[in-house]
Amino acid sequence: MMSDIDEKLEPMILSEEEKRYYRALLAWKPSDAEKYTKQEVAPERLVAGQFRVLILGSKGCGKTAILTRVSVYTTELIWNMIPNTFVKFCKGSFTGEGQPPNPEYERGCQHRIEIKDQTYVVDALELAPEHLSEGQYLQHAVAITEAVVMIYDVRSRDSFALIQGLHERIQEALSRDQRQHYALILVGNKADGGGDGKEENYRVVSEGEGYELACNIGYGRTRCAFRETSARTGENVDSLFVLLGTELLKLRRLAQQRQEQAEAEDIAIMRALSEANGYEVDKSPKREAKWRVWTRFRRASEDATRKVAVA
Ligand SMILES: Nc1nc2c(ncn2[C@@H]2O[C@H](COP(=O)(O)OP(=O)(O)OP(=O)(O)O)[C@@H](O)[C@H]2O)c(=O)[nH]1
Repeated sequence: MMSDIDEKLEPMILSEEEKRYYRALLAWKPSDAEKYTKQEVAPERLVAGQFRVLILGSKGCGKTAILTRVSVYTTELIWNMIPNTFVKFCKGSFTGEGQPPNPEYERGCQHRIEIKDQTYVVDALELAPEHLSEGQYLQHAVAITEAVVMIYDVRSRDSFALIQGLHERIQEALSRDQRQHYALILVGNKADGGGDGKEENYRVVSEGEGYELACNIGYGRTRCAFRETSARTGENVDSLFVLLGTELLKLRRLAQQRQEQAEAEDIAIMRALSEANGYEVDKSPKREAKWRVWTRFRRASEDATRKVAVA
């Protein structure tokens, strides 16, 4: 049975002019469509790895100015990854020459670096100075990063003293987290002043004191590197992150070697136990690979339990 609507439907009859119009419409292409389809976009280089880095220091030591110097774009990843209370909000402006600190980079930034012809991404996360005194913020920040850049202002003794106390709390967080590797860099920023004769622009912390502190800060098998920088002139700012990345790659390699060694020891123990219990031990590479997977799984679950305990 035909419905009312079906009965009302009539074939659409188009006039010649309407047909020409619709045909033209369907065949239409933007005049520069060729340009869009043929345009060659330079392929982005593949990223070989990523480093997540914590940026710390007293108020006004130049954290944002340093990130502004190196940044290409802010990262939503960092913004979403942490609770809102963890990050600080936009403020302030740069009064010096060169590039002013961009408030967009106050929470952190993403930066690409080249190490041995490979591209790596550095996710830098800035922890607001007001959260430094609260242990849980620092502990969380350490737990989600694998390196820290500790910045002080060479013109402020207080900012230097803050780092002296801070590194102890970082080490405490690291030992609670049982971290195998964590890279440290101490940075004396604003190493560009004094030329204008203004007393407040002269350094009060010498380069030697910076080196000495860096030597004392080293954590376990990890050394603490040291650099003086100027976010105003850009001196040493870019190389800072390359240095950090190189150090992290070294630490990751060492961690992997240690893991392989520990796995080999686990397997040797399992074999010895099996033999002691009179089982025939299958020494084929296939069996060894299975054991390796098993030990990895066991270590990963231990790691997860530890992470939950830290959180
Ligand atoms: N001369 C000189 N001034 C700098 C340098 N880096 C930063 N400044 C100055 O220090 C001020 C603070 O810089 P910021 O980058 O905002 O410092 P911050 O550590 O992010 O400060 P908070 O966000 O308050 O913790 C800026 O207004 C600059 O004038 C530097 O390398 N040389």
